[in-house]
Amino acid sequence: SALLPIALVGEDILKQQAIAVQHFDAALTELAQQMSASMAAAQGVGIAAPQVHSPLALFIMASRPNERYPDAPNMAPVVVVNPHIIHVSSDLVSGEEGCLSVPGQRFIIQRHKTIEVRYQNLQGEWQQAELTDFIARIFQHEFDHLQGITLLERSR
Ligand SMILES: O=C(CSC(=O)[C@H](Cc1ccccc1)CC(F)(F)F)c1ccccc1
Ligand SMILES: [Zn+2]
Repeated sequence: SALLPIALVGEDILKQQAIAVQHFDAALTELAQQMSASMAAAQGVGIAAPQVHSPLALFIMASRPNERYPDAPNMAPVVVVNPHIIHVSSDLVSGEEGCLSVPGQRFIIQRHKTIEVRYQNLQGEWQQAELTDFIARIFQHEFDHLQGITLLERSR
């Protein structure tokens, strides 16, 4: 798939509330494939639709061990559509985050250690999961993007 240009912080698309996905069609699947290719090309572990100039409530999260999170699980990319965070742990954890829309910068961000989430897959089927540690961090980071929130707002 073609690589999509990544929006940089300051662009309006990154400040908007995303729009719920209603049509689980071939166009959605194509967008997800292009996002996945763009994330991989940028060596990211997540990417949200607004970052590729799409206003839809959709992101991709993956995970792999890296220098900051050496014990992170290897997780194949998961497509997350119309996500909700149902429950958050009171435990907060500080950790380093980057963002493809804020290139070359790292921020120390506090996130909930564990979260309960519901979302739809590319077929529109509802999934429910409990996420913890690095995966929960990525989910919260991408979920922020769908609310128009970037690391710059979180790291004040
Ligand atoms: O690959 C990155 C680059 S930043 C990245 O992958 C963002 C996802 C992310 C990385 C680290 C913590 C939380 C979210 C992707 C974004 F910007 F589209 F959301 C990375 C950064 C820190 C730790 C491990 C990996
Ligand atoms: Zn980001």
